[in-house]
Amino acid sequence: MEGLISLKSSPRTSLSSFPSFNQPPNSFARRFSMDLPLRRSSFPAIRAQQPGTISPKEEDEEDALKVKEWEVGMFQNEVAASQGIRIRRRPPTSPPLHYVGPFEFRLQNDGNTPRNILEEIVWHKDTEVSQMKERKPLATLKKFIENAPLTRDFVGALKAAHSRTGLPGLIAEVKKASPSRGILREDFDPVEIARAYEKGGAACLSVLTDEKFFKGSFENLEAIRNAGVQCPLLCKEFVIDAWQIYYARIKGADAILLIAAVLPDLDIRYMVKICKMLGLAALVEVHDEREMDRVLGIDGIELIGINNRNLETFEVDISNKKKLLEGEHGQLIRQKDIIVVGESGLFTPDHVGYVQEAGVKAVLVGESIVKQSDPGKGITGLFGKDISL
Ligand SMILES: O=C(O)c1ccccc1NCC(=O)[C@H](O)[C@H](O)COP(=O)(O)O
Repeated sequence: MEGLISLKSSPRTSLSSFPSFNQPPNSFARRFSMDLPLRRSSFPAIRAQQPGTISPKEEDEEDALKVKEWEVGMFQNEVAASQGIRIRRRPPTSPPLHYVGPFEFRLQNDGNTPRNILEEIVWHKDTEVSQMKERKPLATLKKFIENAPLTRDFVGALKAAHSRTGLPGLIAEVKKASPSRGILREDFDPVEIARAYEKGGAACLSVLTDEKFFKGSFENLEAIRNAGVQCPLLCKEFVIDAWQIYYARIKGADAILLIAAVLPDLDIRYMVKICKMLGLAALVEVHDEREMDRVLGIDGIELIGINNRNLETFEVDISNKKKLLEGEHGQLIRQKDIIVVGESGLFTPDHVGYVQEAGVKAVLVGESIVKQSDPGKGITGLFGKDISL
């Protein structure tokens, strides 16, 4: 159905700034599979932290098959859909314009309008990242990374917290707002909140960097890192392009989120390799069994987040974890020594107990602790005891 929306015309962006639409999608994989050894050797400091973790030869055959799929003419959305990914990438052009007298309308239809909030976020991110890449090309980022300080051990911090307390290691989220809840905290001082979380016993912190939908920023991430906070930091972004991983690294991240509902398998596989190369941990997030299957088929994954929030409808169901950790999935996770992170909608010690029982070794929590006047004390409330000791 066509509809008329906004009178404003958005600035035209050239097609060349949408690589995913005017390049064969396999170019991402090819570019990175060819680049990996070079990049690795150009960051000796980082390599020292994560030795011998990348082997571009691994799974070559399977990759070749996937690349073949692209070559026979499948486009990005089609390949994504074949993997059960419902989130489409932004179409290359804005809705067409229609003129009525002096007014300018955009003609909306299903193909050029996001179907849900996650798709809207991803489409907006596409424009945002294109613009940021023009201002700060990858080559410039790489120069900064050569002199960047080493990253902190995100996975190690979670494991240490779990063995110290016997409870899931906490990734405490610095979150000002969200599309589902609006503003969570008016007096939002990211550094103060990060310090309170650290004091309250958080193992790691998650910092939202999306501005439009979560009122976060990369400045917040950088400020927390520069304020002397010791906890490893997760950059909570909607990654659609490897450029964002480099950018996060420069801004002080130790880990980054990759969302399986958004990224096809091949992208996840190469992004995980890029993370390793840059010394970052990758938290790969899933919502359902299909995504869990896909992610468990990718080598080198150390952290899987199970999000209880359906990012298309906002519904939260904490029993989601239990379902995804039963049977073969659970077995594979244990075999591969993967840490499972329970994400979203955790408010009480009972919730934490329930997800721990299901098999998670870490939890990612925002709303319930960030809203407390003292977010550190919020942690004590969440676990039912002081975990800082
Ligand atoms: O939080 C949202 O409303 C949201 C909407 C769309 C995409 C992602 C969203 N949240 C990201 C998260 O994963 C949460 O911030 C994180 O798990 C913490 O959740 P909570 O403890 O419920 O704040």
